[in-house]
Amino acid sequence: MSSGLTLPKAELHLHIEGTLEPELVFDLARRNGVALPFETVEDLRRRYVFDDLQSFLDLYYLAMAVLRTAQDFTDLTDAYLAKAREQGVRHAEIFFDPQAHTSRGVALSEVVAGLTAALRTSRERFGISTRLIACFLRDRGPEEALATWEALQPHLEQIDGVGLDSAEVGHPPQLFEPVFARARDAGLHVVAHAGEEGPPEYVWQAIDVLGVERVDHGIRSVEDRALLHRLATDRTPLTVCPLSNVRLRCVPELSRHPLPKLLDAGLLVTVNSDDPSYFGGYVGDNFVALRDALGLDDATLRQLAADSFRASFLPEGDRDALIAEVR
Ligand SMILES: Nc1ncnc2[nH]cnc12
Ligand SMILES: [Zn+2]
Repeated sequence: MSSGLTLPKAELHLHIEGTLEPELVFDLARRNGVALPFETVEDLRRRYVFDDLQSFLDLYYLAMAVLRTAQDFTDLTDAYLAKAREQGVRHAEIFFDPQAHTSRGVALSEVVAGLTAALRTSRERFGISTRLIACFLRDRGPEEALATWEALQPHLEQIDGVGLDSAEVGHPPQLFEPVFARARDAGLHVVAHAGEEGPPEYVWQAIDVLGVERVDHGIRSVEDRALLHRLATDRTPLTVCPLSNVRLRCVPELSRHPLPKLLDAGLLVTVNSDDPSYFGGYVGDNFVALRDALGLDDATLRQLAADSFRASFLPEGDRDALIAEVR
């Protein structure tokens, strides 16, 4: 049997901008003539200590200033895919943040062209099938989300779904009902971050108002029995990111992570890396860390891996073929 590190798996919660390793930050800064407020790679890495989601987002948005051309986005994505292959990833549903780039003057066409150039040949080169999900930055408000939806129209052939991310508390999902309705009507998949730092009420809104097919994070659902029952009954997957939750202090330590409670409540749980460059591990590393901290047995690790395919947007036949490889 494979170890947790290399078990075949899907990664369903991965921000491509969060795979930007410090070495690549410096390479791209040099290539693009971007001045950085950090002296060295080590200096940058030393800043990877966070108090909460916002303290992480401040650094995340700052570092991505080096991403300027389509080639930068291609190089970033290729580096992730190479790493993901080593971690057993066979399918990846990848988030990107259009507004984080257009707000800096980088054209959306440049971003999408760069990402899709890497994704187009991912299967041949890395054995990884992919989907691309454009996320709205909730702290920039529902009006800007609608404008971003309009800007995405020429690129919808390349985009499989929309999501909702960035600073959660104070920016409830229900504000984004109009833009999610448009995305659903256009036949796109819909997901949203909810219940990472925000209350269970935000998870209710994500499922009832936005109609999401998966909840990203969703860990605070453990605080609400009726919500757990609903998520279990509907088999609505949660894309849980254990190392992220510890680094952003949503959970005090891995041994106290709510994942076992979510499994006991019958939820479809998946394990993911979120922003692996910043949180100390890629997706396979998250499996290994969970095994070590929570004593998860091999059968549970295999269930988590198989459920990552069940929760994916792959067609049923492809899903079943990949699930058969989890052993
Ligand atoms: N963990 C996270 N929560 C919300 N927005 C994000 N953007 C990148 N990572 C995120
Ligand atoms: Zn995330």
